[in-house]
Amino acid sequence: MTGPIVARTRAELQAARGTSTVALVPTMGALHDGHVQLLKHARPLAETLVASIFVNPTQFAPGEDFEDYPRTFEADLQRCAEAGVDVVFAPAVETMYPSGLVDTITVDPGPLGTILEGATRPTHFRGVLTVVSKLFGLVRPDVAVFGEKDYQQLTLISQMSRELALGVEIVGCPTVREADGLAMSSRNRYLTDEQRSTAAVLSAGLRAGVAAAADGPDAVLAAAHAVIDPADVDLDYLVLTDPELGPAVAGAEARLLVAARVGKPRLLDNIGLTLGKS
Ligand SMILES: Nc1ncnc2c1ncn2[C@@H]1O[C@H](COP(=O)(O)OP(=O)(O)OP(=O)(O)O)[C@@H](O)[C@H]1O
Ligand SMILES: CC(C)(CO)[C@@H](O)C(=O)[O-]
Ligand code: BAL
Repeated sequence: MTGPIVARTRAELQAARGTSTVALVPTMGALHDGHVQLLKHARPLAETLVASIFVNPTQFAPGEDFEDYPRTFEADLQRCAEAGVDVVFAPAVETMYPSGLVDTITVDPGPLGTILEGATRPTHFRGVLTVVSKLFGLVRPDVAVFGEKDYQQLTLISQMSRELALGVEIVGCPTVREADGLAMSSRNRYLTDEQRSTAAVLSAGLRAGVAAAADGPDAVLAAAHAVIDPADVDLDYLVLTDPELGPAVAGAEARLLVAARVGKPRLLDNIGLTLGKS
């Protein structure tokens, strides 16, 4: 199997893509089966499939895990080869931040960037949207694929591409789970065996919420809270919203989202459901 071309610069990307259409899957590496699913989802969407691997410093706050974030480049290349990736874009920090990590012009995530993840990580989505807009500028994709696991991120990137007229179609891909329901995440590797078992309560709580959906929003939250015990996990939020992350409406589509620290890592999960009226 021939591996993907590794491009480090705009010129190398340009040479690799030629005049073809491009699908982009942005990642921070440490690739797992969730990423592979995104790559497989993206493969038929354009002639050239580009995976980017860049651990973006500006989306980590001081004291978060930027330094420790897993970096597994050789194994990532192998996974990309298996998933039919044509080009791995792995830029240096200087390519992404030519003025240093002190850009004066950044993307403001607006009100949606201040709730949920943004309440706990106030600078996070500015960093994410800014680096994704740079990736779009360098790679110039026709379509980009993101995971529903990071639902708020997916929502904000869709909003950014639409409102800033970036001309990139944003496609969401369902969350890939371990056998016990835990959403796959690069940060799961920080879990001890005991924490790994405990972490399954997050997805179990979401499923309990879905099972109570016909009885309305209060029943959903009560059922999920009954499973996600704060004695087991350090719960940050467990909330029910509409699909755009506004207030949930009885009798309509909704999203149930959870974030909790389980030992070292902060884990995210969410699920879609249709609420009953009562
Ligand atoms: N289990 C999953 N199912 C579907 N998509 C996923 C899954 N995990 C990550 N992704 C998606 O892969 C893309 C790259 O994410 P990233 O490299 O940050 O991986 P991650 O596993 O989410 O890492 P982290 O543990 O740092 O949150 C994002 O669009 C993310 O939503
Ligand atoms: C979208 C992204 C690659 C931007 O750094 C990152 O936030 C991620 O991996 O989800
Ligand atoms: N997948 C989300 C990236 C982050 O937590 O920084």
